[in-house]
Amino acid sequence: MPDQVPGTVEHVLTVHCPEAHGLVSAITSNLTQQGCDIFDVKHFSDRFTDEFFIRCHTVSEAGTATVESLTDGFAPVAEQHDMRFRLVSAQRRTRVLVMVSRFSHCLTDLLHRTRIGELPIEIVAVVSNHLDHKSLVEWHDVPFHHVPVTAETKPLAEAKLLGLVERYDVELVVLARYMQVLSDELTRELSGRCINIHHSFLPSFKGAKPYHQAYARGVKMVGATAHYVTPDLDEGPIIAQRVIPVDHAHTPADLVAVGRDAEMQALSRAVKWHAEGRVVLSGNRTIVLV
Ligand SMILES: Nc1nc2c(c(=O)[nH]1)N[C@@H](CN(C=O)c1ccc(C(=O)N[C@@H](CCC(=O)O)C(=O)O)cc1)CN2
Repeated sequence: MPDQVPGTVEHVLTVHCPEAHGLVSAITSNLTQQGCDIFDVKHFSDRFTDEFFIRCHTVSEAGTATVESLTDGFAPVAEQHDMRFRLVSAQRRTRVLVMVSRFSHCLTDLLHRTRIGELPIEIVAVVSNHLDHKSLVEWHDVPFHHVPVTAETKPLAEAKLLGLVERYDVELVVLARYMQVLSDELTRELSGRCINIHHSFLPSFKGAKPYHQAYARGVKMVGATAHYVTPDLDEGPIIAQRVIPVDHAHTPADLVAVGRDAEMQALSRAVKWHAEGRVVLSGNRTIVLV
């Protein structure tokens, strides 16, 4: 995460509202009147849905603006334009719980990128239905929770997960190749705050063994898709995707190996953008303000 200039404070405002005339001016002038300078702004007007989206990254002299004061000062604009908004400190780190089964590459990548400060998150816990990665997680000084799952015990296992989400005050759950289907109830509870990495370039090759499906189809690219989790398997709003060229000489095992890089890149981008307040849901699509 970029360092904050001494003597200043930074905030991020993300807004979603019905389209209207003069929204950029209304939002940016409000922040300016509250003593903010805006050094990064991304916005989008969706002409099909008549929705407006904006993300403003602001800087103020220390002591002149807080989340509370800016929120109070922005409230009249938000009410006038029926805005849903999130205003946070730019230095805040999203509290993340990571879930993993046997494949460790995405978990390892998230732990490493967090450790070196690339992701504005704190991994507050890791949950797995296997014990394979307990030592890796605890080497990173992150609590590891083994929650085994069978068809019979899934309701109890999901209750334990929700207990951990509450205990650690989790804001985002990340399925880092966690190979269990979440119940409809759990996906609704985590709606908009649970990200999965699917190991194919969706909507191609949903479901099990996508690399074997891709091999059989003779593809010339493999990919990965990070998406929000919904009751419909692998159908949730897409946040980030990556593809990597392959050819006829790649075996299914080669495709699995090549695909790991795409999975790690897609998932880490999705987590970063979510944590930075750059992703806004619009129906079954996302608007990503990067
Ligand atoms: N409700 C949802 N749950 C999950 C989603 C989702 O989009 N909605 N994504 C999956 C990840 N996934 C593919 O990316 C996936 C994981 C697991 C399975 C599956 O059939 N699992 C079996 C158990 C398999 C095992 O024990 O090894 C099962 O749950 O019965 C399919 C796709 C994460 N969950």
